[in-house]
Amino acid sequence: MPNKPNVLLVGAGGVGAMASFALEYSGESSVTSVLRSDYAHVVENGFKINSCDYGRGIRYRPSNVVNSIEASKQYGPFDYVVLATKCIPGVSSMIDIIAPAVSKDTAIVLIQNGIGIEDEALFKCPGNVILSGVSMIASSNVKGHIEHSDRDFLSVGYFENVNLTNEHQEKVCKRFVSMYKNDKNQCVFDENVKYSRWRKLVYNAGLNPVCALTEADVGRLEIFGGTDSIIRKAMKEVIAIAKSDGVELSEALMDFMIRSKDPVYYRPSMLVDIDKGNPLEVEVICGNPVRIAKKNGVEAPYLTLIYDLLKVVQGRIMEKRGMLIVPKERQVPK
Ligand SMILES: NC(=O)C1=CN([C@@H]2O[C@H](COP(=O)(O)OP(=O)(O)OC[C@H]3O[C@@H](n4cnc5c(N)ncnc54)[C@H](OP(=O)(O)O)[C@@H]3O)[C@@H](O)[C@H]2O)C=CC1
Ligand SMILES: CC(C)(CO)C(=O)C(=O)O
Repeated sequence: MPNKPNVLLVGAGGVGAMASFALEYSGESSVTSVLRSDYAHVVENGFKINSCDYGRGIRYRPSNVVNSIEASKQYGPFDYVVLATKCIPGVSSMIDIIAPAVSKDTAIVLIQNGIGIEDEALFKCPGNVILSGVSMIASSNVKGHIEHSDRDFLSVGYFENVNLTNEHQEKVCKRFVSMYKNDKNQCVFDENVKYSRWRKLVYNAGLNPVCALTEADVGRLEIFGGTDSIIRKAMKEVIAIAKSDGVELSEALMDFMIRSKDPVYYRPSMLVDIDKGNPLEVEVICGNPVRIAKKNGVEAPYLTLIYDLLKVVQGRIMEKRGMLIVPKERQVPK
């Protein structure tokens, strides 16, 4: 169909591979996927997918697969560029990386966790629609093998861009929702992106880092006492910080989030990063809420300690990866 919207999907991890699959399954758009470490394997064998929505043992080779943004341009121009990479400002700027594939009419869709993830995109792409995708999917990619264990529920709204009309941003957003939605998943238009991001953070700001720091999945964390001793307290702090930022969340959300992956021994995406030795989403998941707490005078001792510990772990990961050099001779105070 000549009028199908053209989508570029960047980052085919647990979330991105399933997003690419969902878009292609729906058949309402043409999709090009940019793959990095999985490129050769997926070109040859496809992804192997076990999905609670679509079934087990699926072999999926995206229709158009490329290994760089430069190479993707042969399939452009793109109506949507979907970013499903980790959001790690200060480590890599994905907005700079995707820039060659973004034209003035391209909407950028951020399917990523965290708070304040849109700032860079709005700053660097002031004329573009920037969409916020909040995903409850629970999906991981280990060497092209996708394990997807929670029903794909994606809510998509727009981060308000004052340079564009709300009508236009809403139209572009609703078009994406209708392209993503199919008979196996759920995708809805999100009227209140700020609320959804704080709500999701109740899960991510506690469980992601504490599972990463302890290397325990959510089941083991609960059995060994960490859910009651740490997670509930961190979640309460997120709710208080959200309130200081104008978002009211119910305390009942804590149990909803704690129970949301039952009965799976789920490894949150940040624990999967630890398993792989990848950099962590420290700033958008922990740093930004802690900074907002400070600014608004909200006490957040648990989140602050979690953030401080996570920064140390991040340093070790970066050092191991050669992204940071520690001086051979230790610099000590004179
Ligand atoms: N996993 C989950 O269930 C959920 C995750 N989220 C959020 O969604 C986002 C994505 O998470 P997740 O899917 O787990 O992440 P993954 O780490 O599984 O996947 C990220 C992917 O991005 C790729 N990538 C990174 N940089 C580039 C680049 N420059 N060019 C091309 N590809 C690149 C990586 O490739 P490579 O392998 O080469 O590094 C990897 O395939 C995060 O913000 C996460 O917090 C939200 C809800 C649920
Ligand atoms: C809460 C969850 C599991 C999505 O469903 C997630 O966001 C993650 O693993 O980072």
